[in-house]
Amino acid sequence: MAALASSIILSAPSSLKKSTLSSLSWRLPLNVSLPRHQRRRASPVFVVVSMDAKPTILVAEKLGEAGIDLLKGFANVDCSYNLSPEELCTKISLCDALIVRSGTKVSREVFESSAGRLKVVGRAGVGIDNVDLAAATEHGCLVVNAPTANTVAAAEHGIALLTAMARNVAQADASIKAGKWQRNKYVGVSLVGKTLAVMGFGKVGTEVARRAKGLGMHIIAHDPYAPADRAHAIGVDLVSFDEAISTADFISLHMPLTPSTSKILNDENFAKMKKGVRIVNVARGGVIDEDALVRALDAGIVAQAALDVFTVEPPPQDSKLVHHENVTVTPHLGASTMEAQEGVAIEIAEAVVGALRGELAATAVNAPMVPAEVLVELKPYVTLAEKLGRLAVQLVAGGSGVKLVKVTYASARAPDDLDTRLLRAMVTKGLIEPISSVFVNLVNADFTAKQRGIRISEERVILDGSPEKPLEIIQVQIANVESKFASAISESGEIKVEGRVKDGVPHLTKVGAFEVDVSLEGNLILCRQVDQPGMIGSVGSILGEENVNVSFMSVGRISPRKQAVMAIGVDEKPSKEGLRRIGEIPAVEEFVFLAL
Ligand SMILES: NC(=O)C1=CN([C@@H]2O[C@H](COP(=O)(O)OP(=O)(O)OC[C@H]3O[C@@H](n4cnc5c(N)ncnc54)[C@H](O)[C@@H]3O)[C@@H](O)[C@H]2O)C=CC1
Ligand SMILES: O=C(O)C(=O)COP(=O)(O)O
Repeated sequence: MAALASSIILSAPSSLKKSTLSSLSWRLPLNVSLPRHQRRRASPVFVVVSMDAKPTILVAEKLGEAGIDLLKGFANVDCSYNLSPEELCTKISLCDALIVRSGTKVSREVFESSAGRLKVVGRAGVGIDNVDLAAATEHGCLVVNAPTANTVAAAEHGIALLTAMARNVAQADASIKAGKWQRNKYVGVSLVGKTLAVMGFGKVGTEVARRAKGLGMHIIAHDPYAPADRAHAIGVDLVSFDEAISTADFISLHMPLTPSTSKILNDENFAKMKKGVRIVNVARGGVIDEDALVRALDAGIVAQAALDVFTVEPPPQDSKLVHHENVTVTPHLGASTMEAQEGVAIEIAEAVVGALRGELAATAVNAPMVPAEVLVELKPYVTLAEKLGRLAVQLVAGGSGVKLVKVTYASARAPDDLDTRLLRAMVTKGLIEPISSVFVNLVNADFTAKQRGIRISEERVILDGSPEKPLEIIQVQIANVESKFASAISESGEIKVEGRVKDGVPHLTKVGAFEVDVSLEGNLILCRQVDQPGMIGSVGSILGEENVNVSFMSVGRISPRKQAVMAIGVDEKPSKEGLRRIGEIPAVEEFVFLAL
């Protein structure tokens, strides 16, 4: 019995007090930023890169010194600017992370060329339209951005373009330098009392609105996703797209470039605008159909445009738009202030280093952003979720494909108060990794499951009582499969494992219909036997002879002297011979060894 060092627990039944059953509703990943103090404290539960060797970070565009210094404290940093797409693809297979601004296309080829090594792409700025997010996700590569540090710079540039355009500053400057003095030609228009339509009332749009109010303008905004009360709070009315573009004297664009905003200002919409409207774009060139804008300028519908961004950057030398006399242009300078570049560099360096260290990024673009506080609370449940997934899939008999998985969360918390995306991803990781060579993480979990034809449904059981803990029980069921350990099949025919967290440690509490209680550390032996005296001793002494340390043991039985399931946590794997001897104990009906 020397090997039975740890406690032996005969578990009490743990019944789910089911008061309400609700199916889970997913909350979309919100692209909101957390305050800096929160962003830095994610827990290392999600290791992305092996820390055996120093990681390599490729910085492909100019980044502020403070950010480079931060990166150098942690990784080998390769600053290689102006790489051709081919050079980038060649270099990337030697890099764990890549940092870019808007000038580098991070295409599918880049992810494919990385052959799985690239684990983080950091976008030192807001817009991620130059990164193929679908390809990143499919390759399990986390994409993080720096969403806040250049907001004010972009807004200030928007205001600079607005005022410069209204008073012909750039044209007058060029004229005087060409030796002319054209006071009558460059009579401008006033801003005070004019209506400005802010298209996209996010971070930059809001700051532009605030500043334009200070110039005495009347501000309206269009943003299908912005809350009206946030707009009202600063005296801005949210209106429909058509109302915004048809009533505005000035239109300032601040939405992201997405399939639904691409060329949103086109011939049809220019025709709806007030004759003589003036347009500012510091968002993305692609939100305007540039040929249509030239036509609208020539027709006098658009009196002037001020553009910082272009569909193709740099725009072609002979671009009609750039050379149009009523157009003011800057070469994508919105984020280019000393202050913003310093801020963005630090913001992205922190995010990339954090992600490489395995922390969950608060500015993740293609994965759920889990605030540090939530993460600390969920951490043991994250481990539990992965281990239950691992256990469940190892109980499946060879040949039966895993297709239908149900994860049930029993919690006293309201459904809105528990974000389970992380748990679901970890169950998926646990399910897939033991049976494949695929690397599964929070980024690609859903994609990988879908690709393998595994449907994971979720159910919420709302428990009575006080919701101090985020969760009481996680249950994983696999339907329509045979099990190599028949006792793992529940009354309703699925493989079923259930666990809970006790004193911060994940425990297995149910296998099939049997209540057990074993901490999920090391490896596990599940053994069904006829409930009779001496069983624990027989198995324990074989393990003792094998020098296998037992960390935890529990027996769950249906009723005395009938069948029982013994769950034994072991630090080492017993030899084949040891396992054979356990199987040969006369009362043992079936047993299985599971690596956790
Ligand atoms: N020129 C430059 O150097 C810079 C450009 N930017 C660009 O400015 C834009 C805004 O940046 P942030 O305000 O930081 O982003 P944000 O995400 O805070 O705001 C974007 C807003 O656009 C809204 N939106 C989405 N689809 C829309 C649609 N169809 N119509 C109207 N609104 C829509 C969203 O609901 C969101 O409120 C981005 O395109 C970004 O890339 C940002 C910083 C510097
Ligand atoms: O942050 C953004 O979206 C920007 O457009 C800034 O681009 P940049 O980093 O200056 O190339």
